[in-house]
Amino acid sequence: MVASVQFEIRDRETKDERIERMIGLLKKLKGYDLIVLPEIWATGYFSFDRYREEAEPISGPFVQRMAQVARQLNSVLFAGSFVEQAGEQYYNTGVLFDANGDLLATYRKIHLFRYGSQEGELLTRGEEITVTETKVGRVGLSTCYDLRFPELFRKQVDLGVEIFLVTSAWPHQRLAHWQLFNAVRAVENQCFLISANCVGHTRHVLLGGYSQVVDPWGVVRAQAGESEAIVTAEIDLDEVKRIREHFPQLKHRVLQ
Ligand SMILES: O=C(O)CCC(=O)C(=O)O
Repeated sequence: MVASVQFEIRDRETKDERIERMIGLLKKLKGYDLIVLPEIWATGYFSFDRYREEAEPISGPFVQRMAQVARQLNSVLFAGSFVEQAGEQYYNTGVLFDANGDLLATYRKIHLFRYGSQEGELLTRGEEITVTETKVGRVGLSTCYDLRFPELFRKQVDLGVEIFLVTSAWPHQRLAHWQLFNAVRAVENQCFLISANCVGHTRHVLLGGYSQVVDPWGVVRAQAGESEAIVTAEIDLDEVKRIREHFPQLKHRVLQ
């Protein structure tokens, strides 16, 4: 069983309060195989004035806390992203833990968002694609605006990915695009896709919700609406193999 936690960003809450509330929601998911959380949910993606102050190193308390949660739940946990400080640089960094709480992989967002967002000024972009083996399959990590760049997902597929994990804080204003990209990235690459978005009004932005689980045929297996929710679905990785064999579009590529 996999789950995506669609989290409400409430501006009146502090980072610590958000972390405690998230942990409360996660307690219901003990034993789930894989759990996905949204983008910069502890600080709030649109709280750019808090980025520097709330940034932490990879060895900091946010990552330690999420490691502990993964261990307690006995789940592979993509804890979404946080503002990482590494020396003079700041990144939007996703963190993936195995069910023992070991940090399996990190992903620094490659495509920084610059439309109504200060992310591009405040943060440094990542340069590495992140693909890793987990007990639930081979996963590729991406963050929000990355969804608009199909070449990232195709490169992940070339590295053997079967499940795309997408952490997001996607605004409601472009909900139609969100819906399209979730389905298209899955179907064009014949992969499962699990996305976790935020909801709520934050800093004058309404977040879009509709976190989802899409199968490799492009069918939305489960999705949330416009309020805080947990999306769950059963996924069978044999489907990726079956669909790729039955309809071998990936073998029919002509251009590289
Ligand atoms: O591409 C979009 O419309 C939204 C992207 C975004 O909000 C982000 O990257 O955080």
